[in-house]
Amino acid sequence: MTHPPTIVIDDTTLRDGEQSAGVAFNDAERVAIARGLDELGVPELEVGIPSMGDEECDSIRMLAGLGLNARLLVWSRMRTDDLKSCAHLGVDMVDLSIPVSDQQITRKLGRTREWVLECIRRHVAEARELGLEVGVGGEDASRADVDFLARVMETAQQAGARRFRFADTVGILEPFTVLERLRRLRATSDLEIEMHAHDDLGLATANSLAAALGGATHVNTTVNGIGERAGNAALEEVVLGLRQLHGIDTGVDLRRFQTLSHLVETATGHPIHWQKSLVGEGVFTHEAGIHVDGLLKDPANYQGVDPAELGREHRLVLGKHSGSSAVIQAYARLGITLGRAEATLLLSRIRSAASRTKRAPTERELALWYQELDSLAAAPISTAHHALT
Ligand SMILES: CC(=O)SCCNC(=O)CCNC(=O)[C@H](O)C(C)(C)COP(=O)(O)OP(=O)(O)OC[C@H]1O[C@@H](n2cnc3c(N)ncnc32)[C@H](O)[C@@H]1OP(=O)(O)O
Ligand SMILES: O=C(O)CCC(=O)C(=O)O
Repeated sequence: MTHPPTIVIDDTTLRDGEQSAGVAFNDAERVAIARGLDELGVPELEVGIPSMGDEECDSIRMLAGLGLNARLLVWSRMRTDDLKSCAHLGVDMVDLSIPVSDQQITRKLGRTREWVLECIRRHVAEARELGLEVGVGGEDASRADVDFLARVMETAQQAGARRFRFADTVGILEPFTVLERLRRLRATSDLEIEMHAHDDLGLATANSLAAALGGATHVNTTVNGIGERAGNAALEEVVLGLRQLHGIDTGVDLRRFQTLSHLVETATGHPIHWQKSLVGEGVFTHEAGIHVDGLLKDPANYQGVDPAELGREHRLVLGKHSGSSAVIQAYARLGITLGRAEATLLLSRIRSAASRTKRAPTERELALWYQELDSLAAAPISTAHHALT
């Protein structure tokens, strides 16, 4: 079976994302996040865990009532009572999860592989009877025996599931292994395969991209990469990575992503790191002289990712590592034309100030230093340099 170069994003910000320790979205935030994802064109959203109780079910019902374009999924354990709580919520699909590694089958559930297969037969059929489409969530699939995973998938398909979720629950895989495992599973089954990666080793996005190359049809993501422990694969990284590196389309448009990213950041209460890829405040900010000079000549000189893809822009700042081109450009923005010699004199002042204050100079400071330049320029260079610092 061949697959076109598309991947369906199943965003789990409202399920695994909310499992980030200390995070609890209120209804208004859940609605805003769901709408935000829908507006970007994310086709599937995993929106909660009905067995958590009435409040969670009400919130899921509320999201289902929004009339979003996205298909909605809920997460459930393989238990009849849990499954019943997933019915009549207005969602399309359930991710029916079961541990598949011997570690978790024996040491968490106290069961056997045969018990797991029997559970899949019984509960997938129950879910289908409730009118739900079913994905079987293979919890801890990354530590499971691959031949057993093939049996899990075969059993799931025979019972009426359409999807298998390959979960790297503890975040221990790397892309080469993911590629090899996914290729193997792809060769044995026609089921949709969804990659669910965690970022414990900083490899969630790389593993998700590898899964796409290995034959996954779906990828789980979260906004800003939030989620259990170190988080999940970041929506923005996966979407951009798939397109830019592999020419794989997801139909998700990130040009208005910043609004959603900020919304999720605020709702979690955990600030995004300044240098977090794609969404961090500082990731399109440049100080180093050679880089700024290169960017001013042609942005392609130092641009791996076009900030416009995310509705952002390059920002040039002055600091300890600036060069004279950056100084000339900064003063030009103030309407002041500098010669190279003046720029060099001012650069020395900018460097020492930035080292002392650990910040870029303000426009007011730049203007002041420029006014002082005349008197300094008259002095011998060594004296001028001393006076400026
Ligand atoms: C890897 C993941 O992210 S899985 C999703 C994890 N998410 C969450 O846990 C968040 C929401 N969780 C909850 O609200 C609660 O844990 C509930 C409602 C699901 C369950 O609560 P409780 O019934 O009080 O159980 P508790 O959380 O203490 O323990 C989990 C139980 O589920 C069992 N279990 C765990 N996974 C599964 C599964 N996939 N299928 C069936 N049973 C399971 C455990 O063995 C344990 O049962 P035991 O006490 O008989 O050994
Ligand atoms: O079984 C699943 O659906 C995956 C659950 C999950 O979030 C994980 O394993 O990290």
